[in-house]
Amino acid sequence: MTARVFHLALAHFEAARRLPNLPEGHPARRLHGHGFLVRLRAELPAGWASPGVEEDALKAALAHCIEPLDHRDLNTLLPTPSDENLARWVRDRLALPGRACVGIQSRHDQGVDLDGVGHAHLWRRFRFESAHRLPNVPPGHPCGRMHGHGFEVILHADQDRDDRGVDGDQLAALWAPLHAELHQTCLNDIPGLENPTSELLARWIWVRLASELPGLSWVTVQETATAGCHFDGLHYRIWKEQRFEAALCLRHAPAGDARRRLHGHSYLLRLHLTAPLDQVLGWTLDYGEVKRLFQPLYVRLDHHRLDLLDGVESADPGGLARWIREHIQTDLPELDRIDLYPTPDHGVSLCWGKLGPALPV
Ligand SMILES: Nc1nc2c(c(=O)[nH]1)N=C([C@H](O)[C@H](O)COP(=O)(O)OP(=O)(O)OP(=O)(O)O)CN2
Repeated sequence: MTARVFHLALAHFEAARRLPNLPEGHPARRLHGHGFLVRLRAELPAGWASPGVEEDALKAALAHCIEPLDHRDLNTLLPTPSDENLARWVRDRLALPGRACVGIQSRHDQGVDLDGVGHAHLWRRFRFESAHRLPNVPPGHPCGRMHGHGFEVILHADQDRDDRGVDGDQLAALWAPLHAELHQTCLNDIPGLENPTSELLARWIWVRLASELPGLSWVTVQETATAGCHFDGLHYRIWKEQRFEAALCLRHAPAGDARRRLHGHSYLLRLHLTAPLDQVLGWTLDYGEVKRLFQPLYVRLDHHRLDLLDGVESADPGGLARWIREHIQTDLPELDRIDLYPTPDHGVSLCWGKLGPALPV
């Protein structure tokens, strides 16, 4: 399948707002403020920016776009400056030539993502602390031992698939009984969670909420700092993150650009895979196995000079993601997206399957 490259850029702004659409007495009807985060994923046509440094052009376009929002009263710009309306405002003002997804995160635990076809997915993040063990893993597998996690769950609701609309408080109210069942327990003791993998936990949550929340678009379960699973009622997508430290020269950077010189980054790499559920193990692919299969490539990336890698055309994020895909696709055929961030606020997604939901910061 042909891969699509999405360039990623993040920006922040600080602003005040009132949300008059909320019910009488709701605190957010009063003037209040947030440090907003804007996340942009854009598929850019060739020639839109200098090759290899597209993220710079994207970051500059985003910074220019949100400048009227920073340290302002947002109600002077929009009658109801909700996260969704702000995301639509940013997307319309940016007017990028390719497909663009815009996310607005107003709080650590809440935001809205506009997908590539303009649907607004409200998301809210929750956390619970529990013990579990995976009873069907091979002998000696660490997850067969009793252990525990601070699990994070993100509920995503497609506003365009629910006529009644939904807000973050409704998501919190729907989540509350599940939190009471899951928090500070051993998950294996809960009926239906005898094998509590991220995948089966995401499905269990989906089944409990789907009838009450017709717009539910994804349930995300983040099990550890580096791994988790999305479920949309039919498909499972997992991700596994790795970090590596590397040096490079960007030989194709414009003349005078400092990145033509030798420099370096602490990279974040996120591998996304889509696969059916293994009916015995209750997972798609073991996160640990993804890491193990990636290890031979990891040792070629970590503490190396990336522009000297055999066969790499350009050490920009897109060139590196393509090189990684080429070298791992035989061992990991379920892989369908690679995110590579040289810095926390810019990077690429190379995607040859479904894009899936964005992960909040
Ligand atoms: N597809 C799944 N794979 C694994 C699951 C799961 O639910 N679904 N669960 C586990 C374990 O419970 C484990 O605690 C988490 O796995 P892993 O990412 O391997 O954890 P590490 O702490 O070793 O990760 P680092 O790479 O060191 O960050 C296993 N697999």
